[in-house]
Amino acid sequence: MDSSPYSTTSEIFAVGGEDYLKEGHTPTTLPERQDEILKLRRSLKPAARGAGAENTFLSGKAGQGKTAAAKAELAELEAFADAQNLDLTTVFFSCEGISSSYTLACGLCEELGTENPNGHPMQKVLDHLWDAMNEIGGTVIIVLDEIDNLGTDDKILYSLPRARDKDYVNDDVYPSIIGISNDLQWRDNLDPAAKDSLYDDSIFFAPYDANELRDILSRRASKAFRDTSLVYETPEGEEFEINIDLDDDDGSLAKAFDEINADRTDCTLLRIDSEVLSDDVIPLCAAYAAQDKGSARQAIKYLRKAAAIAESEGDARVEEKHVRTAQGEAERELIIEGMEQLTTQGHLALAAVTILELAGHSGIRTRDVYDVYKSLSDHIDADRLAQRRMRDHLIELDMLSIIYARKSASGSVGGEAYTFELRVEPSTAIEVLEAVSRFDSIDFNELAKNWLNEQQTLR
Ligand SMILES: Nc1ncnc2c1ncn2[C@@H]1O[C@H](COP(=O)(O)OP(=O)(O)OP(=O)(O)O)[C@@H](O)[C@H]1O
Repeated sequence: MDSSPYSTTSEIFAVGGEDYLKEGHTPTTLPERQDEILKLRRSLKPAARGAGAENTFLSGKAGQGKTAAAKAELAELEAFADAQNLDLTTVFFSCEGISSSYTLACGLCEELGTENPNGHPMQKVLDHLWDAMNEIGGTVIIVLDEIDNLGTDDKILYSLPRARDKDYVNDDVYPSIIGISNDLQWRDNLDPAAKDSLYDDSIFFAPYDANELRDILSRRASKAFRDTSLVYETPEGEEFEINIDLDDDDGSLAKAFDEINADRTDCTLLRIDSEVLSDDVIPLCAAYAAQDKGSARQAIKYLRKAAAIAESEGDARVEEKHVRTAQGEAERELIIEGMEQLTTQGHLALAAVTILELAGHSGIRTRDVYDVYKSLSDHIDADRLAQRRMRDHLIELDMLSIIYARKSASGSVGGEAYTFELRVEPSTAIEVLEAVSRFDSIDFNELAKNWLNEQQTLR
C-alpha cells in the first residue's frame, strides 16, 4: 500500500479542515458585512415581533457574501423564534434554472411541504401556494436566491408580497420575500408594480477590498490548515492567539472568544501565524481576487487550489509559487467556462481563430478569420454573417478574455484593423469545441493542414 499516490493524512490540511475552504461551508459571522447585516436585521425585526418582515432586495456582484449573510442572519432569527416559541418559517430557495413564476410557485409549494401542483393552470398553482401558507400560518420568510433567473416573468413577485393585503392568505399569515441577485440591472427592468411591492428595503454589497479578503481568508485558513492560528488585539492593545481545534469544537471562532471573555466585535485581527502557509500566501490570494472582482469565493478558491497543488507536489508548506500556479489554473478554467457558454456564432469565430493558430499563422487578421469562418459555417450549416458582424463576435471573445484582439498599427480605410490571438492553447479550445454537438464533424487538424496547403499553393 506504500506505493499508493493516496494518503489518509495531510501535512498541510487539518483533519476535516478542507471543508472550510469549500462552497458548502457557511460562516456564522461575517464581520466584513456588519453594516449590511445590520440593515437586514432591521428588515427582519418585525418578524421577531410576530408580524411580517420587510420585503428586501440584496444585490451585488458574485461572491460578495449576500447568500452567506442572509443565511447567517436568518439562522439568528430562527434561533430567537425557537427560543420564544414564535410561529416563524423560513424557506431558502435557489432560483437557478427557474425562469418562470409558474415553476417557482410549484417549487415553493413543494418546499412548503405540499404536493407539487405542476400541470395545473397558474391560478390553481397560486391557490395551492396560498393554501400551503395558510396551513403553516404565522410569519413566512421566503429567500429567493438568484432571483434574476425569473427574467421579466414577475407575476409571483407581484402577488406574493401582496398576498396578505389581497386576502389571498389568512389574517394570521405574514409572507415576505428576500430577493438576492448578482444582476444589478434586473430589478430596474421589472414591471414598476412588482418593483414597488417587492422591495421595501434594498441592500447593496460592494466588492471586497484586499484587506477584507485577507481577513476572510485568514479566518478560513485558521480552521483549514494544520498549525495555524489567528492573532487578535483587544481595544486595550493586548494581543492574544486563537487556535481552533476541530477535534474539540465545531470550528466556530465565537467559542474561542467566549472562553477568554472577549467581545469579538471590539477586537482586531492582526495576523495569522502558520507553520504551513508562507507569509505571502494569503496576501497574494487576496490581492489577485481584489484586482479581479473582489469576490470572496474567488479568493477562497485560489487558497484551496494553491494548498492542493502544494500537497500534490509533496511540499510541506504552501508558497507563493503555488498561488501563482493556482491563479493561472483558475483563470484557464474561467476561460473554458466562457468558451462553453458561447453562441454558435461565437463558437464559429473561435473555431476559425483556432484553426489559423493550429496552422501556425501569426498576426491573424479579420480577413483571414473570415475566410475560415465562411467555410466552417457552410460546413455546419449555420447562418453566415457579414465580415463586420463576425468581427463583432471576435471583439466579444476578447472582452470575455478568450482571445486577444489587438488594434494593428497599420490601420485601414473604413474601420480599425485588428490582429487576433488565442489566450489558451489551441488544444484547449478544440477540446471545448469538440464537445459542442454542431462541431462533431469538424476535424480541426485536417482543416488547419488544408489551410496551410492552400496558402502554399497561392504563393
Ligand atoms: N465575509 C465573509 N466571511 C467569510 N466567508 C465569506 C464572506 N463573504 C463571502 N464568503 C464566502 O464566499 C463564498 C461566496 O459567498 P456567497 O455565496 O454568500 O456570495 P454571493 O454574494 O451570494 O454570490 P453568488 O450570488 O455568486 O452566490 C461563500 O463560500 C461564502 O461563505
